[in-house]
Amino acid sequence: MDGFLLSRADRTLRTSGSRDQYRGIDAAAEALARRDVPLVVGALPFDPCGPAALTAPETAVFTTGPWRPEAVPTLPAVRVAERLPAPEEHLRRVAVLVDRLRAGELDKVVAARSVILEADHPIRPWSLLARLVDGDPHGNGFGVDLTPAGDDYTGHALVGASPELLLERTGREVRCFPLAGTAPRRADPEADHAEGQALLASAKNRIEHAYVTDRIREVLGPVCTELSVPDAPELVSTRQVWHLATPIRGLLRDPAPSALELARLLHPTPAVGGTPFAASLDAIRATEEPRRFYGGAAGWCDADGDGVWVVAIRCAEVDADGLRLRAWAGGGIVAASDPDSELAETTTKLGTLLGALGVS
Ligand SMILES: C=C(O[C@H]1C=CC=C(C(=O)O)[C@@H]1O)C(=O)O
Repeated sequence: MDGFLLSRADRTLRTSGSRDQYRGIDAAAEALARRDVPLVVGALPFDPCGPAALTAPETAVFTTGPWRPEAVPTLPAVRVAERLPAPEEHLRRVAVLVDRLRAGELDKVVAARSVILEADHPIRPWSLLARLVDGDPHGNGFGVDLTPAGDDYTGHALVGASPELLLERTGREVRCFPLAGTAPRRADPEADHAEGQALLASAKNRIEHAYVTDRIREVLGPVCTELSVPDAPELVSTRQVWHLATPIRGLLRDPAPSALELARLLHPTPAVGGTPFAASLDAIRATEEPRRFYGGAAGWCDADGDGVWVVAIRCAEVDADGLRLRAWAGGGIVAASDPDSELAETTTKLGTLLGALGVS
C-alpha cells in the first residue's frame, strides 16, 4: 500500500512515499524531536515488544472531514478459509480466563480471535479502505503500510475502521475516547434503543469500561496539570454495535510528551489488553496466536508533537499479493463474563470487516 490514510469525522490525513522508515518508536521520536522529518505516520504493534511500522512520508495532505474516495469499488469475491482459533477453542480459552478472573488472578483481560480469508483476485488495500470508510457512520478508517516492521510484513497493509481514539494531542491539550462494553445493534428501532439503554445500565459492562478509564487516569495523571474523566460513560454506535465511551480531556505539563510518546505510554489500554497490565499481557501472550498489529495503534505525530492515534481494532491485515487477509476481533472478559456471549460479540465485531468484504 503506497501511503497512509487516517480518516476521522473532523479531519483526514493522507500521505504518500517514504523518506525514512522506523521499526522502533525511539528512532522515530528522535527524528521528530531533531526536526529531521516533519511527520511520522504508521502503526504500533499490539505487543509493545514487537516491531513498529513507522514511516516519514514524502508528502502529506490534511483535509477537513472524513475521506471521500473518488469511487467505492466492488471487491473481488472472498471466502473464509480458516478460523484461528476455531470458535470452540475460543470458547474454551474464554472459559479458562473466566476461571482465572474468578480466582482473582486478573481483573480484566481481552480475548481475541481471527478469521483468515482468501480472495479470488487481489484485493487492493485502498479499495477495501474506501468500502470501510463508506460504510462507517462517522467516516472512520485507517490504512497503513506495514513494510517498515520487517521481512514478515513486507508489502502487507493494515486496513480498518476504528471507532476508538487512543489519543489526540493538540498543543498542550490531550483527548482520549476509550471504548469498552458492547451490545449488538438491532434492525428494529425500538429493540435497538433498548439494547443501547440496557448496555448503559449494565453493571458488568460498566466494570469492564471502568478498568480502561482507570488506566488512562493513572497514565495521564502524572503528565497532566488538569485531567477531566467523567464519572459515567456515554453511548456511541457503529453500524454493528453499541459501545460505552468516555470522553477524556487533559492539559499536559510542560514539556508535553509528543503524541507518539503518549501513544507509547497509553498503549495497550485494557480496551485491548487488561488489568493488571503485566499479568494480562502475559495471559494474552500465553493464550493467543500473536496479534501482530491488531489491537495496536495507527496514527501520526508531527515535529511539534501533535498527532492522532486510534486503537487498531475492526481491522484486517492484507498480504502482499492481496489474495489473503486476516481479520480480528476481541472482547473484554471480566469475572461475570459468559463464553457464549463473548463468542457472539466477536462475531458481531467481525461484521465490520466481513460486511465490507461482502462475506455473510
Ligand atoms: C477489542 C475490541 O474492541 C474493544 C473496543 C470496544 C469494546 C470492547 C469490548 O466491549 O470488549 C473492546 O474493548 C475489538 O473490536 O476487537
